[in-house]
Amino acid sequence: MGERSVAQARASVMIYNNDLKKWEHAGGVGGLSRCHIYFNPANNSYRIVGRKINDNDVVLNCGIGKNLRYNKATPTFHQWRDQRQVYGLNFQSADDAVVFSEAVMAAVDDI
Ligand SMILES: CCOC(=O)[C@@H]1C[C@@H](CC)[C@@H]2C=C[C@H]3CCN(C(=O)[C@@H]4CC[C@H]5C=C[C@]6(CCCN6C(=O)[C@H](Cc6ccccc6Cl)NC(C)=O)C(=O)N54)[C@@H]3C(=O)N12
Repeated sequence: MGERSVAQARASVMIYNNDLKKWEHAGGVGGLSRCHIYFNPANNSYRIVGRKINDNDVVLNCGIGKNLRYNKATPTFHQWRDQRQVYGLNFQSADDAVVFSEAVMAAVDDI
């Protein structure tokens, strides 16, 4: 059985450019992505995948580790980091942000 989506939200996916000290659109082009949290029953793992709504380009694909720190910087801008980079999701509404953040934290608790 493959991965299944446990939550989804539309957001603009951003990556922080540590050299330039500024946020950049993941994949280089602005626009909304459909961001899913996928659960993989084969190894009980979760990952966050974002695909641009207009062309399905995968602009985000990162695992959720058990010690992920998810920061709700504002009601509509949430961020987290891994050993390589810092990710940001700019949600269209605070409601979308709440739904997604609760699913992320449930995933972290489940690992
Ligand atoms: C409104 C105008 O907004 C803007 O023009 C830009 C573009 C807006 C849309 C895309 C976006 C939206 C909202 C605001 C909200 C504030 N913010 C910032 O970036 C703040 C300001 C200072 C800056 C400094 C550092 C930086 C960047 C890298 C990571 N980080 C940290 O602090 C991390 C956070 C963290 C904490 C815990 C766990 C994980 C992580 Cl990741 N801490 C550590 C310990 O890792 C950060 O988040 N910073 C955003 C912003 O400016 N913008």
